[in-house]
Amino acid sequence: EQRETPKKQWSLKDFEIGKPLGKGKFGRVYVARELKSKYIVALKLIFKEQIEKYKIHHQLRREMEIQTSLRHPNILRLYGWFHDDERIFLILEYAHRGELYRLLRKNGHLSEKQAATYIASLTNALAYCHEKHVIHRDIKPENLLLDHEGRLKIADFGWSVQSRSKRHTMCGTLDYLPPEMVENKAHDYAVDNWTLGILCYEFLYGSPPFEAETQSDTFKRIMKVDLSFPSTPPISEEAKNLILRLLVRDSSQRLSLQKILEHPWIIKNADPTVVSSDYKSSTIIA
Ligand SMILES: CC(=O)NC[C@@H]1CCN(c2c(Cl)cnc3[nH]c(-c4cn(C)nc4C)nc23)C1
Repeated sequence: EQRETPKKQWSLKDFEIGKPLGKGKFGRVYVARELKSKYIVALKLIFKEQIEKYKIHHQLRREMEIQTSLRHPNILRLYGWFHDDERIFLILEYAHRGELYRLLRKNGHLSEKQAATYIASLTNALAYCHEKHVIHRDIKPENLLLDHEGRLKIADFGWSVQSRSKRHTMCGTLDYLPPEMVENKAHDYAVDNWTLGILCYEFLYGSPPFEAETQSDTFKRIMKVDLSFPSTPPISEEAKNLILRLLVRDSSQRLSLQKILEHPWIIKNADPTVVSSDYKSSTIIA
């Protein structure tokens, strides 16, 4: 597509670096201000030696190409990038209210309105990704951020090497994987529909449905779809119905993204400005 403006060559001297925001396996994220525009961004540093060590050049390039091409209100923007001798710098959209995870931990669980609004936002973002043939955006609370208006932003770049290795190093992260993935079978777009069911449950109850002491117990619970709804907090039947329509072993039987947006629980509870936004209209024709 033709560019709005010629590609600017960024460098570290264009930014004033602020406090660290968090760290990943390959580097750290800082808040930064672009000096001319005073625009606040998140600057993600990735050490070249780590890229060499873990052989992720092609993976990183693909993720950056995908992330640069995705333009959606619920997907964190990658504005550009630059590098010096030892590091690659990603210039990312800054989400002012930080990680959704912290909100969930602080509140214990979310209201049905809040949960439905986040699920509708995620569904719109995933429908947009699937339209661009991008799947499995590794959506889990740690990868979900909130902007200054509390709007959800999917902040992961896949880095499937990172998230896969994070999965092994961080216990309990099998929680979000569907049966076909924990069995290492070919997976398709429907993995994201399963994950939406997991997240919906976690937003409403405060923890994922198949959580267990050990990874192998989680594995067994996922394979059996061993799902139960605690009596507290009290959750509406419509919410349970949506979760039951998503956490289905047979991926072809999971509720489609479009049907999620038309589900009574979403229609009744999600903030209308989110559900009605037809994600096609948010594809900026650049
Ligand atoms: C491994 C990895 O990349 N983890 C995710 C990064 C951590 C901070 N990142 C942010 C990214 Cl990439 C963008 N915006 C952010 N805003 C925050 C944040 C804001 N507050 C008040 N607190 C926090 C935290 N963090 C970010 C993403």
